[in-house]
Amino acid sequence: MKLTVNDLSFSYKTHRTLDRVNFSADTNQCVCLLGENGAGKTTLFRCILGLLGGYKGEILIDGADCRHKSVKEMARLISYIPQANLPTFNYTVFQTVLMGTNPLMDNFHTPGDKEREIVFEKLDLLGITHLAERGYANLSGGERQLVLIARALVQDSDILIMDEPTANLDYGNQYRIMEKVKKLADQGYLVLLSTHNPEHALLFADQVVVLKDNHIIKSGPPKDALDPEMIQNIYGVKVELKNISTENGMVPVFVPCLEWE
Ligand SMILES: Nc1ncnc2c1ncn2[C@@H]1O[C@H](COP(=O)(O)OP(=O)(O)OP(=O)(O)O)[C@@H](O)[C@H]1O
Repeated sequence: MKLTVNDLSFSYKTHRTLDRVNFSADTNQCVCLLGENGAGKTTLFRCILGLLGGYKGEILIDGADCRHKSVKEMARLISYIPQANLPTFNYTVFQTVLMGTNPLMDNFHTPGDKEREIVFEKLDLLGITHLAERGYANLSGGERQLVLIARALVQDSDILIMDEPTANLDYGNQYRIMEKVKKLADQGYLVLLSTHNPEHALLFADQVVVLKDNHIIKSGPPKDALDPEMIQNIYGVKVELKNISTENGMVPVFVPCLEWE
């Protein structure tokens, strides 16, 4: 499956947020979208999801214009994984994930054995079957994020859009989530995610897309797209790129050049 964004421009009233944005991505790819706060990452996601109308340009999935697709058709193509927030009602993990099967059913269908099986299949895939009967609100941030990913997976779409999936997670959970996300791309999903951590992009992305001043200023494989100059351009911070030797091989990291007083 191929997602293509062609000359996409979008304004909130008179405020131009996206200006002639172009990129494409395929299944089996983990694409990391980088950009400072307010660069337009969420706006781009909302256009792709069909939540914002009135954009100029085209968003195509396998060549078909998304503008002509119903909400249900879009839900079968793209799943959205928001940041893990506390819910109003404390549904169990099983119930929360089951809600993701809605787009698969017609209006008068209620979930049965088949949907139950799909839920357990995805909980198993993410290694969280043991959480099935726990209240979602009582989970840790990392566990909640995995539940939201499971809920998106039962939707059975090939494209997963994740808005900062590692926000608010501790250091270990950030890497555990990113490893699972990368594995999903390797298993055949197209994962498009935003992150404020360029190292996640260096380590896990197949493609990096950088948004700045309403435009895409760079896209490509992380090693080509991200260097110290680009990091300074995006975030205004001077860094050095170091290749660190680890027991699993060389790992690239950005090290900030701080002027200690
Ligand atoms: N509903 C809205 N009405 C008007 N302006 C908006 C609206 N939503 C976002 N904006 C503006 O559009 C710009 C892009 O916002 P957006 O949320 O897409 O950025 P972002 O890159 O996701 O930011 P962050 O990294 O902080 O989450 C910002 O200047 C923001 O203030």
